[in-house]
Amino acid sequence: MLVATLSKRLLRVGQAKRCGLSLRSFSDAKDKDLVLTSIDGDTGVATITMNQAPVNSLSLEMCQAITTAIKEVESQPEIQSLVLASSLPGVFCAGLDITELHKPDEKRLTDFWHSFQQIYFDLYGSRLATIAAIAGHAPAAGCMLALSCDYRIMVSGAGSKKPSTIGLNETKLGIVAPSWLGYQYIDTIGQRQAELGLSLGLLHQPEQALAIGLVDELVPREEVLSRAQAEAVKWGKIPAKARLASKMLARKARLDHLAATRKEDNDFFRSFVTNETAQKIIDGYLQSLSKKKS
Ligand SMILES: CCCCCCCC/C=C\C=C\CC(=O)SCCNC(=O)CCNC(=O)[C@H](O)C(C)(C)COP(=O)(O)OP(=O)(O)OC[C@H]1O[C@@H](n2cnc3c(N)ncnc32)[C@H](O)[C@@H]1OP(=O)(O)O
Repeated sequence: MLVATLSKRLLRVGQAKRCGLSLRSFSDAKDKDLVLTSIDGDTGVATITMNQAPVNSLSLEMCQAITTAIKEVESQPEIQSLVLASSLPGVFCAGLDITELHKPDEKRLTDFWHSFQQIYFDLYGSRLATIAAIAGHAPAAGCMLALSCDYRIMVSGAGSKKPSTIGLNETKLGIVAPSWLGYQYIDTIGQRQAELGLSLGLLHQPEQALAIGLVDELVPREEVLSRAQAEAVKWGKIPAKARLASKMLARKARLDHLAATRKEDNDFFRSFVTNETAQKIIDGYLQSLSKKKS
């Protein structure tokens, strides 16, 4: 039976409807709910909504919450498709939580990177058809979440004074995207655009992102979620085994490679981040983010 999950609480769809609970409304969510999951009882589409104010940055707990939510949805065999969305106006996901990288505890840093790798396995390798509803900024690891989905719908930039942006901006910060994320970029937008984007740390406005194939569609802000859910219905109707086998044609070798090198990748990350130079960069970047506010 389909269930609607609001954080750790489980509600049967029928029960939720009897209670008059809109499965698309999270108004009764608690602040601690980092991720909210709902399942539409009519269409069978699951929606995982990132809900970590102010910017959905990926802390250890946020990564773990996303993985738990994906696994919960995947454990329900009736469900074939999933929308990944944000509850925050203007931000899909700001990427890794930079405070996790700043003067880190080694054990927590190891767990943190492991949990970020795990999202890659769970989302990029999901048996579900996955649609990203990108109604706001998606830099760096935020872009990775979108790249891990099968289809990306972004808010249009037309008429906006401050359009949302998406891309891998790591080099601008003086750091380097991990190779598996770099390859996701190359596989999605092609070698040349990825080289330009990675080298220059480009964050693309929506129309440019569409032009280079980084996103698949642009729609007005108020339509992003509903359009993503409609697209998820379409993908959910494709025979599941054939759809998954096709996805794995493109992704299995990448997933297998990280699985085989996961520990080395984590060791490298840890030594990279704990290096004095990287710490100076991270420190400066954190200061620039808070100065921007003041
Ligand atoms: C050779 C192989 C090498 C392998 C090496 C591996 C090493 C890889 C290491 C790292 C990989 C990193 C990938 C990443 O994801 S790095 C994170 C990149 N993210 C960003 O650069 C985004 C930064 N944020 C922004 O640009 C904006 O916040 C934005 C998302 C556009 C939203 O803007 P706005 O709505 O105006 O919000 P504010 O800027 O005012 O931010 C509100 C508060 O949130 C804090 N914040 C923002 N982003 C982050 C973040 N990523 N982590 C932690 N905190 C963040 C910001 O400081 C404000 O806080 P406060 O209110 O307390 O001032």
